[in-house]
Amino acid sequence: MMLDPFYLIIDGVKWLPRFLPLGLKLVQLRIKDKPEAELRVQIAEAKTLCAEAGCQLIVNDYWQLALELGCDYVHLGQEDLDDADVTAIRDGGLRLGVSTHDDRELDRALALKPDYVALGPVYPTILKAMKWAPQGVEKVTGWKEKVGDVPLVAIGGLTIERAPAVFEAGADSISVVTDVLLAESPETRLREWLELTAPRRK
Ligand SMILES: Cc1ncc(COP(=O)(O)OP(=O)(O)O)c(N)n1
Ligand SMILES: Cc1nc(C(=O)O)sc1CCOP(=O)(O)O
Ligand SMILES: [Mg+2]
Repeated sequence: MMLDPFYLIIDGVKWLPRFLPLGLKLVQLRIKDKPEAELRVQIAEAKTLCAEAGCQLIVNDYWQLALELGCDYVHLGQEDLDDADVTAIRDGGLRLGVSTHDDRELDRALALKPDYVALGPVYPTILKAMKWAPQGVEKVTGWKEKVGDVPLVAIGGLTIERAPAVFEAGADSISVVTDVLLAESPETRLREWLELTAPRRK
């Protein structure tokens, strides 16, 4: 199944009333360090808002809550996979995106028949400390050759200015946090992303 070419990651449901009316079609809710009760409220609200707007919601990390709340897509990193019950995730009808950073992680991800594979960090990121050096755009091309028909998401330090080369290199979708959330006007930046990616949106 096609992924939207623009994949925004947000750190709270509070962004959705600002972004969904602009035409956002793919969003990950990535919340860290909040009590479970709050996570539950935010995921449930995001699910309702995204369904109303025709936007695909992907829940980061919290696959049990995603199952419990009837969501249909989760993103898990390699450490998340260590604790995850992938059979329960699949039996529950959840689609699954997986982070990868090297060949070993890619082999592990592909063995799970993921709905997409993410490669990062393509460029340096200020969002979080990472043990991985920036992968560079050439690696995106290598990854696309390896994943074949599995959609490839590029993440890490992506900006509008960098995006054309990353698509050209083989990314199917570009995932972004700070370029939008820390922009002087997040709405303006999001509009620019949606315009840039419009020709790739089917
Ligand atoms: C699209 C996408 N790619 C990679 C990640 C990173 O996932 P993970 O390695 O589990 O790290 P956290 O985001 O959970 O800190 C992602 N969330 N989304
Ligand atoms: C959450 C995350 N995961 C990455 C990975 O490489 O797995 S890079 C990243 C941060 C992306 O944020 P920004 O667009 O602000 O650089
Ligand atoms: Mg994670």
